[in-house]
Amino acid sequence: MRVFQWSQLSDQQQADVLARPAQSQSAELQQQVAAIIDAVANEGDVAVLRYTRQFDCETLNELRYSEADIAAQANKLSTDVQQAIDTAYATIRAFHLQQQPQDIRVETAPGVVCTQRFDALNAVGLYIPGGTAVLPSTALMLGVPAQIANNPRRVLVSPPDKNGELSPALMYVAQKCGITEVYRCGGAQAIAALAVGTESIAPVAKIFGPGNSFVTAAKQQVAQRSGGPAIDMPAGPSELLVIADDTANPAFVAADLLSQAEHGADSQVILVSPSTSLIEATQSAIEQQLEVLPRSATARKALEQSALIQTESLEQACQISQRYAPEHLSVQMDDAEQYLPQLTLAGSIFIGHYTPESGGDYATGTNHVLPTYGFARNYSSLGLLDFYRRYTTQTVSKQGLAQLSKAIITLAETEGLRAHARAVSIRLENQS
Ligand SMILES: NC(=O)c1ccc[n+]([C@@H]2O[C@H](COP(=O)([O-])OP(=O)(O)OC[C@H]3O[C@@H](n4cnc5c(N)ncnc54)[C@H](O)[C@@H]3O)[C@@H](O)[C@H]2O)c1
Ligand SMILES: N[C@H](CO)Cc1c[nH]c[nH+]1
Ligand SMILES: [Zn+2]
Repeated sequence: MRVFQWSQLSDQQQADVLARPAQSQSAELQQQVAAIIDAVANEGDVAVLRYTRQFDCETLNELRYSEADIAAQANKLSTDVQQAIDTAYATIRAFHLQQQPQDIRVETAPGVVCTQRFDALNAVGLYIPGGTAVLPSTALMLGVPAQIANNPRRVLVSPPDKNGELSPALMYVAQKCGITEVYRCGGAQAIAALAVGTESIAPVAKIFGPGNSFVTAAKQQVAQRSGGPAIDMPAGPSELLVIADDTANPAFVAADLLSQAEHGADSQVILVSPSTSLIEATQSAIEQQLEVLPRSATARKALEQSALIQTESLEQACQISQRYAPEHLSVQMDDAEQYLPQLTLAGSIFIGHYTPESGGDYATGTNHVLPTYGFARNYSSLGLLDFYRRYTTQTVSKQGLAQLSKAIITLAETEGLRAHARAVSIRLENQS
């Protein structure tokens, strides 16, 4: 992992150090995804099955995973893993339950009552990645808030294994979250099916979940179609930025950096610190820990595009973090809390020496579906509210309208919109 002295870098070099690994956004990939979406729109299930056979399971002939299949798989799960899922389910549920939206009612002027209301989306599509690793934890992150919001249709899609099965852990999570509509498909074809609908999969209002470049491109494309679904956020390859000082334990910092590096070759991890000794000790701890890491080859690739950055101060470290806007930010210092006002641009922040990032991946209770690629600057982390749509009402009495009429009519005339003004004046004329 390369070490950089931040203050000695030119503006361009600083930008290069903080650049994300290039994502496959190529015209070729976009066209490939567009062709898959068109095929699903034109041929329905036949196209979804054809692509699923090509990429995931050669022999699959039925997309739907029946409730009996779900139960049979869930029953195979060992008690240990069941208990781990139960623990994570409880913490995630506790945290998301407190995020319940509150309707509001405000009398904005005498006789004018406005309300803001929340309505659970009628159908949500939950994409659970399954290409390189099966991620039942992601199913908890999507399934728990959908269950609390009580979205009437909760549809889970995930690529099947070579035998056409979905994992016992994933199906146990589906059962716990009350998800009964499950389909065995992944990639762009699954996103297309959720968006445009097929014979067996009715379309949904919003698609959630992370995925590879095909999934991400498909989500972006279907959201742009007329009448297409909403999507949650750009959640791509994992990232972690650690800010640490001399009080940090280099073995802890190294373990955290490796935990996100092992996700994929396109992951990126960054340590920012004013401490030379911490950076050196972390570098050797990374090497030591890599020796026993089963996914060391993947992690090593991610480390090639990662960085150890030496700063002049902790304030400078905070500025770098704000500029990078990481998906995950870990602050490993005795007085971490003191720096939080300066650290706002991150998907989720892990505070103190005993808060590993992987805690949030599984079981602290926060949601691990987070904006990557710098989108933490303007996107929020996933939460319960994302499973609702918000709308407003207003009720105006005759007296209320009379009071507001001058303002409405004047503004309408200022905009040259006479019919708008007339809709008010006609009511007041009829009154007399
Ligand atoms: N940011 C987050 O919150 C978060 C959480 C979990 C996972 N992730 C990320 O999600 C991603 C998961 O990716 P994955 O690949 O393991 O699983 P995936 O389910 O996203 O993709 C697998 C699918 O990709 C399609 N595909 C593969 N090769 C193809 C090709 N050549 N042409 C067309 N389609 C093809 C197939 O349909 C296959 O089913 C990773 O990058 C991981 O880091 C992010
Ligand atoms: N760190 C990932 C989000 O970037 C989520 C995850 C799932 N399993 C383990 N980790
Ligand atoms: Zn992770």
